[in-house]
Amino acid sequence: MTVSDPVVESVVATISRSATEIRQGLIGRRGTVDEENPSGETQAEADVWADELLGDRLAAIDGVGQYASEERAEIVDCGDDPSSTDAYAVAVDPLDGSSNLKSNNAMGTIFGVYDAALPARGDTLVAAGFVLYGPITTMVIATDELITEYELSGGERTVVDRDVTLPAEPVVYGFGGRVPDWPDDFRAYAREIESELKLRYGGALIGDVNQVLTYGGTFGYPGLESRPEGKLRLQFEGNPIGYVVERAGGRSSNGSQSLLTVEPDDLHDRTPVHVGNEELIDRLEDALA
Ligand SMILES: O=P(O)(O)OC[C@H]1O[C@](O)(COP(=O)(O)O)[C@@H](O)[C@@H]1O
Ligand SMILES: [Mg+2]
Ligand SMILES: [Mg+2]
Repeated sequence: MTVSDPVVESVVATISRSATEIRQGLIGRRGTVDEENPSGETQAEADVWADELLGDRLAAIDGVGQYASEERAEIVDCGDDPSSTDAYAVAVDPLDGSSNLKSNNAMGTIFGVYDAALPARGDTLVAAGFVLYGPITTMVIATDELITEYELSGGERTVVDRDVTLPAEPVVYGFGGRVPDWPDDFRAYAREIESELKLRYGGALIGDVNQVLTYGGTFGYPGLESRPEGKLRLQFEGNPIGYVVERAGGRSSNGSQSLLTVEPDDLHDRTPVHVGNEELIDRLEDALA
């Protein structure tokens, strides 16, 4: 099953072919480098390596006008300007959850294909998705026409779910950040959810969101007392994940509105991220109002 837009298909084919290599290349790259990314976080060797690998390949695709990633400060201009031509901009979190490398737990690669120059609103996405490096490697691709889960093996994509849909009955939740750092209104909401659903939190957005897509429920990384803007990045994490969950029939929110309608100021803006079943995100927004 391929995507009908040839540029988007080239982007997803490139990422899916690279995933097996990235997975293999993690071996021996579990240490950190003496550098910080633009968000001020210590980079893993694998973060830098995966960014270079994906950057080189995605920037070479005809029709990709910009490449940007969580791991580099500046946008790479690689062709036509997406704001005035029909080129797209590709934004990537090359390794999501890379602090899980040390403990050998789940990680992902997140991508968004924007029909606008970066930084851009999430409602300009024409496709988004992720690779999940779990016991097996899977990929979810969402476009206007499909939201499909694949298993990846040696560059091959095999459909395992043709129409990913959030289960109607929520089962799991996962909330990031330290509990004493949660604002009171979020903590009160979280206490209710904890009494209703089952905790699933692994510390990689992609692993945790895929639990929600599989079982129904909610993932949240709220604004914190010490950092009201939260931890996750709008262009590389919030928008693509919001797009995927909304396409699967759920909702996304920054606490008051869909992530896809948030106006970005800067490429590396952070945002609170909440995704999941509509009823839960409605309750969250009521709790924070
Ligand atoms: O360690 P914490 O505070 O629970 O944060 C976990 C969150 O941070 C992240 O690891 C940030 O992503 P990166 O690893 O891409 O920087 C998310 O995947 C995850 O949801
Ligand atoms: Mg991430
Ligand atoms: Mg990352």
